[in-house]
Amino acid sequence: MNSAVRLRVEGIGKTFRRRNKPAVEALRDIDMTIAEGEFVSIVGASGSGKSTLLRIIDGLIPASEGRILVDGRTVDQPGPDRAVVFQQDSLLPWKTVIDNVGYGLSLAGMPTRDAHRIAQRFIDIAGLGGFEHHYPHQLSGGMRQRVNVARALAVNPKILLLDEPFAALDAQTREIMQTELLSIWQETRKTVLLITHQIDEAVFLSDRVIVFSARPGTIREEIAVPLPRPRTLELKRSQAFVGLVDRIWKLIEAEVRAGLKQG
Ligand SMILES: Nc1ncnc2c1ncn2[C@@H]1O[C@H](COP(=O)(O)OP(=O)(O)OP(=O)(O)O)[C@@H](O)[C@H]1O
Repeated sequence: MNSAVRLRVEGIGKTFRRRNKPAVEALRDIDMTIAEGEFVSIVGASGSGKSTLLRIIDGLIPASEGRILVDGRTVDQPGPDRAVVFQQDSLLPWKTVIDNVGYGLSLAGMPTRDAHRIAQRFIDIAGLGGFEHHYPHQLSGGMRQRVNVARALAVNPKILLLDEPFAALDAQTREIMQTELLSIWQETRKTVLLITHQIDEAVFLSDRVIVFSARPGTIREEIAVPLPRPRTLELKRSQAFVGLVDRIWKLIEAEVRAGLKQG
């Protein structure tokens, strides 16, 4: 792996302050470094600030403390170097797959023919060949999320931010999507930061899993995933895999249970 630092999260803290309501400290002292081409996941109990951190990295909300650096440069608003995919697809219903995937390029002023050529490449990588002229409502949930990933990649970001991208999918589709995401990653070698509730998803996909504590979110532990690549779903039955999942689960189990009690 290339060891150049792509993303640096430096001393990030976030407190939400609202009028007439108690302040909510969501994140405290988050420091992390992600290398170029690395696949890193964050897991943690509900409310531990995972989505907040992703939104700060994307520049959608400001941090209260600290800074975000991409390739050594501070970023504090959204930019083409970072693309994000959320749980709910954000496709334009009146545009076809190819127009959706090429949308960011067209917005940036690229002629349609060029935007379509690039879009086609990512449609193919995402396994959507043949569906270029379909509309979002004609696709399954899993396919729509693949269009979303293709669209995020088409603008050639340096970092792909994924916020629970498969959470709305059924368990079987989700597993297939994990293998497809791996092959897309294998092909594009993007730097990826994924947020997920599923520990097995994090271990299956990642080079490293960062475990957050309950609110305020802090980094409890970083766990390397030294499992060989390319990975297939059979890996999930290996002892090494199950051992890693178990170790991470033990780190957050008490907090997840406490959260359940609080409703
Ligand atoms: N705009 C906001 N105003 C006030 N509090 C907020 C705001 N956004 C998030 N929070 C609070 O910050 C904390 C962290 O929320 P966040 O959504 O980042 O957690 P999370 O780890 O992504 O949770 P989940 O796993 O359930 O998605 C929560 O207590 C949440 O209620």
